[in-house]
Amino acid sequence: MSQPWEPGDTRGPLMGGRGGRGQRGLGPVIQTLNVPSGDSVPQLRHQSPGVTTAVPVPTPHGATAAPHPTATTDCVPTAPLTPSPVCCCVSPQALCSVSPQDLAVPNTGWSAAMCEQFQRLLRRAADGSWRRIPSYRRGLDYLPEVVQMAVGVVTRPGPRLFLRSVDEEGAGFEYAIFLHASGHRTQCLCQLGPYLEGHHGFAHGGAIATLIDSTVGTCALAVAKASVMTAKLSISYLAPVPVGAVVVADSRMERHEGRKIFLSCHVRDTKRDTLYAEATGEDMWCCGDGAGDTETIPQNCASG
Ligand SMILES: CCCCCCCCCC(=O)SCCNC(=O)CCNC(=O)[C@H](O)C(C)(C)COP(=O)(O)OP(=O)(O)OC[C@H]1O[C@@H](n2cnc3c(N)ncnc32)[C@H](O)[C@@H]1OP(=O)(O)O
Repeated sequence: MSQPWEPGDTRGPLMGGRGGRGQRGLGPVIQTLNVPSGDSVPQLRHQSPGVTTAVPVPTPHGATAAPHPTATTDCVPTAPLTPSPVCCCVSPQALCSVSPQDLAVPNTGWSAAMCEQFQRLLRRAADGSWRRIPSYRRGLDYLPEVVQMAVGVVTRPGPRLFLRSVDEEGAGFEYAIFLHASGHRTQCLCQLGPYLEGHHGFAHGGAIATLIDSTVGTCALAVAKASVMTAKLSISYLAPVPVGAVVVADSRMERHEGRKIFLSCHVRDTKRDTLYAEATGEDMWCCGDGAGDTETIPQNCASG
């Protein structure tokens, strides 16, 4: 059952704030605990009957967890700004912190099951065999901060990643993707919220396809280390996914030929009792010839 935030909670941009989301989520509350000064990793404590789980919260780009502006209205320069020599369109706001928020961390909309599984995957990642991939609201947010500054990108509303298009915590896709050290496998832990409903009580097939495409696409990106596009996606829907369910989409590269990367994906419940969907996909390097070797990246794809 949801409980209110305690006064004094350091509900910073990592929690609930989400650049203006600010709404109460649909699931149990994650409470930010005060941490000693100098400790850059806050702990979140999930509160639900019988479950108390400390959740370490990674921060984007290895930054500290100190609160930072989440919207241009919060962005007040502290020193006179000089125009950038590289771009005349840089605004003062653009020179402020534009650190995007990493959204692949617990929020108030995550269910107890989601938090529990997230903890499990973090523990598994502790030996370096997997790593959690940060996730931001917009494609542009994936650019390093200094690049954003140089091109004058500000933290204003703009195109959003489809999976991050719902602001209300717990209502849409809540997810975190983990990448295997091999670079050839991804797992996406995902809670499918009520705005993703198709038939009453069940997730829309398009939502499942989005989850699969994103998991497969991320795997292909990791393989290609360059820009890729989904060329083909074939999905067998084997069982309906209840709204609110926590699932794991598990994708791996099967092989690659020239510009094509062939991948598979399976979506299961967290206990692996139910196989909800299985899929195969073909992603393609957007440029170059793929060279038939994942270690050989076409030069003109290097910045993808
Ligand atoms: C949460 C974070 C998420 C991050 C990951 C996000 C993942 C999201 C992924 C997406 O959703 S991408 C968006 C959906 N996909 C698209 O919009 C792709 C649209 N299609 C294209 O842009 C082009 O068709 C494509 C780049 C795939 C290929 O165009 P090209 O002009 O580069 O290919 P071309 O026509 O020269 O054909 C080259 C070879 O590929 C083959 N080919 C082309 N399109 C194909 C296709 N669609 N399926 C299978 N094979 C294809 C084609 O037959 C040929 O084979 P051969 O060499 O054997 O002759």
